[in-house]
Amino acid sequence: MTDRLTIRRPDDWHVHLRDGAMLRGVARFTARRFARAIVMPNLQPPVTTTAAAAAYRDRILAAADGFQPLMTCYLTDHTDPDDLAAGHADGVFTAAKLYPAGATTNSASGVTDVAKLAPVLDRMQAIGMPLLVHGEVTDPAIDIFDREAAFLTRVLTGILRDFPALKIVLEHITTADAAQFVADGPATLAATITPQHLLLDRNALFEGGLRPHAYCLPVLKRERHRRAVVDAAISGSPKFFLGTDSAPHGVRRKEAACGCAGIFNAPFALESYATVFDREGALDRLEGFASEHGARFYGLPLNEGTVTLERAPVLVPERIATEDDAVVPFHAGETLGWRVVD
Ligand SMILES: NC(=O)N[C@@H](CC(=O)O)C(=O)O
Ligand SMILES: [Zn+2]
Ligand SMILES: [Zn+2]
Repeated sequence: MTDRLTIRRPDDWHVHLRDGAMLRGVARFTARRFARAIVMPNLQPPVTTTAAAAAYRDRILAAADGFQPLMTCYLTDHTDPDDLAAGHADGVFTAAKLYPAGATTNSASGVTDVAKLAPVLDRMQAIGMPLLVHGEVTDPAIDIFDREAAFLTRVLTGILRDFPALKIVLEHITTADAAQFVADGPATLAATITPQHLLLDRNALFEGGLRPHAYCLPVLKRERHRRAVVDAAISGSPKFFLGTDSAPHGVRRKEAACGCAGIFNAPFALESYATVFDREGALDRLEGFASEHGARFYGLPLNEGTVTLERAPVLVPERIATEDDAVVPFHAGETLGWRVVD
């Protein structure tokens, strides 16, 4: 039995660091574990210009240094391909994010019709800039548990057909359908996987009562889907890699009549992933998933440092304070079986 594991320093390929007081409260948890992080642009207002992204990057580094925030551009119906390409050439934008309008938190300014994005996607394909996708349809006639699967056939298939050289990351996959679609897809298609979608199925939302801290989007699915997502993560395939989707909301906004979607998992994300890989007898695959596949897909160098995990209990606090509201972390009040050796 392995009791200690040293892996190359990992990256987080999908994280929400927020802004203002929340940014100052949460950024250090990502910075202390991950060498780089792909920072989501769904602020209010969203990060749609190079100037806004450069200023946001400065605010992030003022809140927590020692890691490299990789910035993304929030795509809208009005994104200008020239501006986007200039921001990429300047080294400000690493990737661009497609939120179907209305699909998730702060997506109201997102894209209403992917057909309108054709000139943007064409340019991204030409310059090798990855497209990151929140893959859910917004058609209210589609059941919320089916929105990811519907996105594959209704939207993603067309993007892959029309832009065969475009690098695409399907973010936070939650279904057997998505895992299969990515595994069967071209080498230009990859996916990130969160800790919560590896550890929880939809029953966690209703365990003894309504559980707002288990609510995120895409919503948790049936156990058979969780099982398929685990199999993808531990498969060793370079198409699947770590993206926490850590998405903090203050406790007042979570524990509400209409609670926000998002799970704040940054503080113990590595411990979470290690728990899953250990349970599956796949600890030898954790390094590829956490520290290699993503960098290779993005065409970035592998990190130099290492991080060591050991089999030892670690208690997750009930709350983490920020200047405003407290935030409830994933696994609040639980004891995990792996801890990071600092
Ligand atoms: N995952 C979530 O439930 N929420 C994210 C948005 C997102 O990643 O879809 C957020 O910004 O709160
Ligand atoms: Zn999303
Ligand atoms: Zn997200």
